[in-house]
Amino acid sequence: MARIKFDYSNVKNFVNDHELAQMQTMVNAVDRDLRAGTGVGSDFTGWVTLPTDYDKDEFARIQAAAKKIQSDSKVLVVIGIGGSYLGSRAAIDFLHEFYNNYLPDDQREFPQVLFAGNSISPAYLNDLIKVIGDRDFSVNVISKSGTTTEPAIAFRVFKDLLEKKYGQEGAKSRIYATTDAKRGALKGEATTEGYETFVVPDAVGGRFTVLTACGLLPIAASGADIEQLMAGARQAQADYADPDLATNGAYQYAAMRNILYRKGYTTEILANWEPTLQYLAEWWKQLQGESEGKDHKGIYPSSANYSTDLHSLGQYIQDGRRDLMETVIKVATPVSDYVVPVTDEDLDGLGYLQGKNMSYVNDTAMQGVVLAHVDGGVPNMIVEIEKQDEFSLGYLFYFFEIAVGISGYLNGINPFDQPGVEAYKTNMFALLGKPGYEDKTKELRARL
Ligand SMILES: O=P(O)(O)OC[C@H]1O[C@](O)(CO)[C@@H](O)[C@@H]1O
Repeated sequence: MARIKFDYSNVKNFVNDHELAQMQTMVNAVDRDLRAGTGVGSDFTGWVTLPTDYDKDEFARIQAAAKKIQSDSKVLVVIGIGGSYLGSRAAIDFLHEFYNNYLPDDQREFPQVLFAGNSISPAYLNDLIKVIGDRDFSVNVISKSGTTTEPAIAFRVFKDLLEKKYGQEGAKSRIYATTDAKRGALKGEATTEGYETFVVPDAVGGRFTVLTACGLLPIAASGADIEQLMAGARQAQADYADPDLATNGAYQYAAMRNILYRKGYTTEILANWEPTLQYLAEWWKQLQGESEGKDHKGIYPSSANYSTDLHSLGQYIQDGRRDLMETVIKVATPVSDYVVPVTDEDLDGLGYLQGKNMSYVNDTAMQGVVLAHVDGGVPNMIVEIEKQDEFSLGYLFYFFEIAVGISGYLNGINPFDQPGVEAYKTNMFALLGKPGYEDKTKELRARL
């Protein structure tokens, strides 16, 4: 039985009963394409069977490396951008307490995991170096292509800092490189320098790499159980193998999004009710946006953190343009709870809540918001997971991955490439004077 409850009862005002069933033929066709490798972009569908077909020897090396980092470092700096950091960042936030990174070293069992190379901001880099201070640290540099500018700059900086602190040999034993098996500057550098190296499989595109070494090493170093993460994903792989829309929740989600998209609901909000899920939405936004935004079509993925954003975006969602659909991630069992304090006098008018669990208030608010948004014209779907543990997260990652594969194919695009991201890179390289871009440099400078 599926470990996620997918509840689409709140789309019934927007989608007729027969519409989902009528998607079955199309869903069967795209499911076949995805699994048989006969669809577009099939060279990048290795993630479909990754939870069962991963490299077990490398997995053991990841666990050993995580243990070493835990034993010799107070901080792990994870250098990467996009799919090379969002999955591990999402997982580490999801699996640890919200203020995990604020705990002082003497109260921590595992290293702080901090991220670099996900922007070009010098201020951010300076702040990060300052917060590491004179503490022991290691670096995991992650880039599938091995040529991305942001992580390459950050790696130069941290490699230099490591070498100054530990000497060249000492630095080498603190650098872990996760990259392509054969190609790219990072692969070349790792081989020359003799870093411990982990592989991003060819058949897994950046945004699908959370269950490869890209995600697994930082997640394991943070103290989380990556065996359970993979076990959850494996369970989902088995549970979502049958394309029957009567039972396959991930496929129901993909098909519903497609039905709603065709009716003009062109933006999807992924909403959560726990601050530790904020980065899960960031991971999801890349997964959806980079997979589906092609050929001038696709659902625009956005996110909201409730109840916080009800006091900022709430007005728009309730009352703005009616092109929104909303998917709520609900956690059935809260990580912890708190009872609203009981007071003799009811000065703040909160007497009706006193003695009640905050999880009850949060949950009830969620139900109220779902109904309000549905009444306001926003179709709503709920993805309910059991709890915030590794198994549930692995399951959830797979749920969204398989859904976006199906959803992208249903919309007639290649969900596994990202040609659009090259445009900004070309302009940036040209303006920065990278060799090979001379004509473009002239053309762009004339426009500035
Ligand atoms: O791991 P890499 O190759 O550095 O790429 C990072 C990210 O950049 C992109 O290639 C977009 O430029 C994403 O697809 C990817 O997740």
